[in-house]
Amino acid sequence: MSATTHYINDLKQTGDFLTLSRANEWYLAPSEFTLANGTQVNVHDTGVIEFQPQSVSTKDIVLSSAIHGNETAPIEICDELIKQIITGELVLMQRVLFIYGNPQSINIGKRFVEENLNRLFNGHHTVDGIEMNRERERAAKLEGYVSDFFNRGGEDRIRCHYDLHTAIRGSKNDKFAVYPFLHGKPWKKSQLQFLLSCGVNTVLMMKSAATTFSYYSSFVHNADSFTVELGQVKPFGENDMSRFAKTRDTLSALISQNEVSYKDFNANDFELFEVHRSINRTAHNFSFPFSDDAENFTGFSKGELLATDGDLCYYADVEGEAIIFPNADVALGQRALLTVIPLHLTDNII
Ligand SMILES: O=C(O)CCC(=O)N[C@@H](CCC(=O)O)C(=O)O
Ligand SMILES: [Zn+2]
Repeated sequence: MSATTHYINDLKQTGDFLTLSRANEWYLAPSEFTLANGTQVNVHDTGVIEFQPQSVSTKDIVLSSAIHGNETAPIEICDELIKQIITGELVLMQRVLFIYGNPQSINIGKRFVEENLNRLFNGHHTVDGIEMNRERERAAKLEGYVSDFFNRGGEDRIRCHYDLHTAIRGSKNDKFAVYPFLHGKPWKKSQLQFLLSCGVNTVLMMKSAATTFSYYSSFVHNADSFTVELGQVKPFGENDMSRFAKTRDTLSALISQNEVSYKDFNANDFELFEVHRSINRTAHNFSFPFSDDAENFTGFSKGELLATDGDLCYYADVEGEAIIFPNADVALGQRALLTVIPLHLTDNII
């Protein structure tokens, strides 16, 4: 029996694509098989598995996790869904591509191995004069798998990508999503309704291009795409999965139903923010005046110190300017802090 056949038999029985991916950190030979219910399964690489139902479908859905390896709750959600699909417990009605972004970083329990994968998309993996590393190679491959998945689906289908993360810090709004910059295109109520069903009522509207996975699939493939932050980072075994039941059930319905009904749109159900500014670390001595347990969405009074970057001090310039993703340890040149202010919905939403 060849090694490849051996992994297929195991995978068919257990559905445990997570363990298989973790055992093959950077490469897994492609393979394919068909489930008893007619769903076609294609393993493209380690961490990358596609399911195509036998019935006619309308949506092409990408669900990614482990773009940061220590963000375990989303990995556990996807692990459960993949197992249910392979063992036939969950019957798909839509095409789905699951991605575990960085299996080696799952194994070492770290955000990344050499370089933050979520700063390498949209072509930033390959830059003249910058040496390739495994994360850069992986980002290029992941773009390729997503392109191939959407292109094979065709233009006239609903495309979406939910890139599932957890935040390093606690957050006043425990679950929130980042809506990538749409270059003037309108935001979609239907997507906010979907997020609300996932238990996510807080959304940050970005106002510039990014190097993130969600921006890539939004910009390049016109997918409805989000980075979704599901609470605070915890090691495997320490997640209270009951906190993610709404997310898991909504994702399960999305992939296993023709159409899902959500609660009618009501702007009052949401807390919407726009990015006020992004502060990059440019100096070695970069610091925040607040403690490591200051939560995302903590607001500051106008004039209060937000960050010190070498000789440069940043002060809140509007009342209530709130902090998101503060991280003084990022590489030089990278985003160390986002600040947000409340967004009042105008007519740029359909
Ligand atoms: O909590 C943190 O500091 C980071 C959590 C995280 O990984 N967030 C994503 C957000 C991506 C986006 O802006 O769409 C990231 O920083 O990559
Ligand atoms: Zn993350």
